[in-house]
Amino acid sequence: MRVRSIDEAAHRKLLRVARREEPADMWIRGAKVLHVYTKEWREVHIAVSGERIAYVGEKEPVTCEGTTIVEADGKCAVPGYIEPHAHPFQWYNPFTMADFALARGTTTLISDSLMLMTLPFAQVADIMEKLAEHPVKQFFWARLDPQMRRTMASPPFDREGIDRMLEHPRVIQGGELTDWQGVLAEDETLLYGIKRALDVGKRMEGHHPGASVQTLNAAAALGITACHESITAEDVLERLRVGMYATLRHSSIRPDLPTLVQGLLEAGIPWSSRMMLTSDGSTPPMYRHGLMDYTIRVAIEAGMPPVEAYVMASLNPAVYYGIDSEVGGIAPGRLADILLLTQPGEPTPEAVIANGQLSGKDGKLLVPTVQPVWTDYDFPSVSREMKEMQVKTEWFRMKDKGVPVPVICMLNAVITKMEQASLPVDTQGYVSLENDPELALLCLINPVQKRLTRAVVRGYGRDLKGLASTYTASSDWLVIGRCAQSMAQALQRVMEMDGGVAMYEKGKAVLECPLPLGGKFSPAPMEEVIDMAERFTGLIREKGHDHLDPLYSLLFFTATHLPYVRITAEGIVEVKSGKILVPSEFL
Ligand SMILES: Nc1ncnc2[nH]cnc12
Repeated sequence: MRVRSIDEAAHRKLLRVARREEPADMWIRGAKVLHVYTKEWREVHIAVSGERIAYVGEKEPVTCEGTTIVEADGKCAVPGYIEPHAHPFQWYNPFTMADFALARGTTTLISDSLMLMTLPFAQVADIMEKLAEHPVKQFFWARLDPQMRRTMASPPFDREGIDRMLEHPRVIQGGELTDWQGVLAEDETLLYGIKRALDVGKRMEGHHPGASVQTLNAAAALGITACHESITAEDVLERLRVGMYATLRHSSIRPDLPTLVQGLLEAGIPWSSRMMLTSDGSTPPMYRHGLMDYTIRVAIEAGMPPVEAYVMASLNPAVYYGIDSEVGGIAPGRLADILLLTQPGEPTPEAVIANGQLSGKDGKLLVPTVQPVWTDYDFPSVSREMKEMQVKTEWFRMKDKGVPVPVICMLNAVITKMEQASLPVDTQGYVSLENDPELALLCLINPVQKRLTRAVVRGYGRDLKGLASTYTASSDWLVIGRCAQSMAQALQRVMEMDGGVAMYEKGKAVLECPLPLGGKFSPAPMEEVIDMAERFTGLIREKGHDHLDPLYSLLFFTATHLPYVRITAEGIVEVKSGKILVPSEFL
């Protein structure tokens, strides 16, 4: 597989520049270069021809007037970073994520496609192909399951849909496979998809939080070769032992890297060529610190030797995905993705060279990138779906039925369990949350099936009046709060914005975060999205939300790959058994 195509003339010129028969297009001189293959720093010359490195070594290249000479005396040169597990849809999108990545030295992204799957395949393919023109090399995964409750395989997660995705040249692997219960039930489509990924020569990534050694064995037996869910050094070791790559994660919901690094150091477990680093689709506020440059920084600060961290963010993922002949190292034949650092332990690059072009300096992008025409894509329109309905305050009250009320308790930002509580009833016969400011009503609306699921939630914040969000894993809408009127107003506002997140209090909007692309992401540049998400997080924190990431809570209340209960269009579901504990109602 080719990461970036090369024509015959450019290919021949590589030979000539390498042999010093023709001038180089770029000469990087004076830098201490990290050879990721041998883990040595050496002061050598780098000669670039077109998009690729032609030569790395002692000899000065032939130059001409057109040769760009990069004086890199005293600098360190490392390969462009690879993010092996991105979810480029957490309010940002794959284009804005790629721009942001490039400016900070992440020159290859391996990305989730889940949030594209509401589009017809031709449009998914069009987006992936457009991104192939971006200086950041972006490949995608083909999901085998939608990470939400369903009763049978349906497009695009049926055999035909899986085949179409897996065969696309911009799709590099199957996964991440979140429906492990489905695998255990020997779901034919899932088993087909795993085998098919391997049949077409691609990797299959798992998702195994808390998995036993037996489960890891079974997953490896099926062909799963990586997992990013280790939270202890022992987890890492268990994955390595069954032949999997262990991806060490530092994300906004699982900032585990310091624990993992210290645990590995204490246990004397050697750094392995089968370890990779990931920021795993962190929500925008975490990216304020950077992308893979920040992940590497966290690893180094926790005690990982810098060289090991660079190798885990370049060569190791390149080898894993079978693209190391073109990315992941500073060596002849590779794309000239080269970062200039001020010192070995400072991973945020001063300058970014991508595909042989100076593309970023001090965090600023220097080259034009690829801009999508979003109107070319038919993301579901939130306001269109709501057209025939009128938001009713009544939806956001819970009638007392004389039985205990289901309370979804947040154990952390994304893990929930259910309790039953006897709550007071007001004079009009509605369940009252008056006595406990920690409680709020959590309502899910499915506008297509016209279903409403209600629960009480504990832990999203204190005295929250009304918040509505179309940013959810299942594409249902969530409304959370203690004031029915504010909840209705927040939902109404979100409809007017054509998707996003809004908060209302005392008849006023206190926050508006428009996410007009499918109600889930914004076309705005990453910096603006970070500002917007920080405003949201700040406000929710003021309301006493003390879990790690309130955005991920919104996303995952509906995602059935997480324990123990989830809110779905059919009702409140116990994940493990699939049982509906409390059914939904018709709107
Ligand atoms: N499984 C998942 N789906 C969507 N976004 C994610 N971010 C981290 N894990 C994710």
